Amino acid sequence: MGAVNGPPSAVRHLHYASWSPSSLPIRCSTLGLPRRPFLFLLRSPPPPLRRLGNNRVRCSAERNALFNRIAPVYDNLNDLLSLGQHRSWKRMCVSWSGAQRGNRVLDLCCGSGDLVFFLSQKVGTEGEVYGLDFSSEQLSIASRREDQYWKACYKNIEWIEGDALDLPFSDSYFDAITIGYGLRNLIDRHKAMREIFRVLKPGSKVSILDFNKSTSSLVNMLQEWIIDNVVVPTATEYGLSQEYKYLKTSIAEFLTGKELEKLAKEVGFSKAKHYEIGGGFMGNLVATR
Ligand SMILES: C/C(=C\Cc1cc(O)c2ccccc2c1O)CCC[C@H](C)CCC[C@H](C)CCCC(C)C
Ligand SMILES: C[S@@+](CC[C@H](N)C(=O)[O-])C[C@H]1O[C@@H](n2cnc3c(N)ncnc32)[C@H](O)[C@@H]1O
Repeated sequence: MGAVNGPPSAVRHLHYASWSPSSLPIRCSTLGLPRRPFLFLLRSPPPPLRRLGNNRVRCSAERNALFNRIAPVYDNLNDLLSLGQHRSWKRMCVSWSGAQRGNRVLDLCCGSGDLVFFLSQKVGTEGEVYGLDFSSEQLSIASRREDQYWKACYKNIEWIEGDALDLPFSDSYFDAITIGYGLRNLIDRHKAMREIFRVLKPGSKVSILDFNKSTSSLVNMLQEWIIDNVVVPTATEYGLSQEYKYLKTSIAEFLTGKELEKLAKEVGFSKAKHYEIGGGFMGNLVATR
């Protein structure tokens, strides 16, 4: 993330939906209401991360604070720790979503926007891309990156500060949905999947990229070893050890590929298939409404 002078001008695209962490004086609103570009000046610092046993970060407000805190280093650490591989996994996720030129698409838990930028290029200027996240810091970085790496198609992007568990969209609104490393971090995955199902058009797909909770104990051991011995020590250099220890806990509490397929079927998806990628470290669920 390069430094950018001045206020984040691309917050012009930012809409505020129903998410409202306790520290933010954000009232509920929906798409199309006036933008409030200087809201960031009113923001009080995020609450400190409350650690529960085993690095669990249980409620949404604490997770929001965690993602605000890691935002300044998030992109650089992903590049470094995955040796750049996360971009190939994200490209694959977009490709599996079935997004086509001219489509209206959504990236949930968009963070600093990687998947949104890939989707934007995919659907082109005739398409529409919505990136939704509840972390104002992640969205600020996403909109700065939009300015920094300007491309004509990026005009099709709208950033929305909102809650993935209560989407500010009408039923059957999207041609495709992606989520990268988001579902695992949601407090209520069942509710999230029901919301995704609701806003997808019949026949359309959601593509969900995340760490794979493998059924192979060798892959799990290797994954845990890398987090303990590479990821956490690196994050500690930036004062973010607890935040990255949460990663291991969250993977342990996540669903296996088969469990993800079952969850998708339970909420009504007609097809659901989970693919292991990145040597089994990562997984991608593709579900068709
Ligand atoms: C994409 C990466 C991390 C995303 C990420 C997701 C979260 O939920 C977080 C929660 C809290 C803090 C941070 C994050 C977060 O950064 C980077 C993943 C890197 C992996 C940990 C390491 C991958 C190692 C290898 C390069 C994989 C290659 C395997 C090989 C093909 C055998
Ligand atoms: C690990 S990051 C992934 C960011 C991005 N998708 C990527 O692949 O780089 C997880 C993101 O989920 C967001 N998130 C977690 N819970 C959320 C919720 N209930 N509503 C909206 N965003 C949420 C966080 O703010 C964070 O930006």
